Amino acid sequence: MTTDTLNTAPPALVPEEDAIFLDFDGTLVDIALRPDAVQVPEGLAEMLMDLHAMCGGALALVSGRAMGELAGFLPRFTGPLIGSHGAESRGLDLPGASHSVDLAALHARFAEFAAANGLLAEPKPHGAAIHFRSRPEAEAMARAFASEMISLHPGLTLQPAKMAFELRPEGATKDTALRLVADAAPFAGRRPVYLGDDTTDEPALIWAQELGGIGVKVGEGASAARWRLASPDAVRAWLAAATET
Ligand SMILES: O=P(O)(O)OC[C@H]1O[C@H](O[C@H]2O[C@H](CO)[C@@H](O)[C@H](O)[C@H]2O)[C@H](O)[C@@H](O)[C@@H]1O
Repeated sequence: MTTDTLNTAPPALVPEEDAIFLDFDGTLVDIALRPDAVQVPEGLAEMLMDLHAMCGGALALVSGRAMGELAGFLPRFTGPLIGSHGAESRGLDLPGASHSVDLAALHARFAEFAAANGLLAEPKPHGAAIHFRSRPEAEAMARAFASEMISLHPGLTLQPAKMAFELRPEGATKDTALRLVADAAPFAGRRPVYLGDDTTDEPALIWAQELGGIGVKVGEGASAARWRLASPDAVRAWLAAATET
């Protein structure tokens, strides 16, 4: 069931029993005007490391971001990372993505389109994104451009995001990556807990709940999640509470 009225705070984490999977943008940190402008609160990495230790290493960050960027935002978090929607990982046994796209040419085309239309291009290790947050009226134009790019690049698919359209490798999705890692140590046998704010998180939220775990939608909007937290601030407080018991 998908609902936009659900407002129930999730039950407390049980670090000894849980496998915790956390989205980044809009979940751990507030959405910003530009991808490079997100503010990482002081102490976030340390709190995540505490929780990571308490759950025997069964805590991973799961993001559409390039993995290197994610690591750059949280240099003191040394736990597992899933980046680029599952196309990249650190500390996990994931196959990564394969495609034969000329990324330099793709990135150049995105940069050219962005410059000509007052938009922002984001080159990514396995694709690219076009952001229209600074010009919301350009959504249709950005979608048309991304769709055209998809038609020219077999192996990539369209990934709508918050005020952006991305091209990502086909098959590189967060839930696909989680299905591969969750049966292995240190995650196996634990209750999956997934927190996310965007459409890319919905299949992972459903996956966690189908396994008897906890799916938490962050912020407003319809979701299949059974639980909701209002903001990244509320997420950080909920996670921190588990480290203080
Ligand atoms: O899976 P996530 O960790 O949620 O990452 C999803 C995308 O996040 C970034 O874009 C979004 O956040 C930006 C910063 O707050 C915002 O300016 C933009 O409008 C959002 O779409 C990132 O740039 C993408 O690469 C990620 O896929």
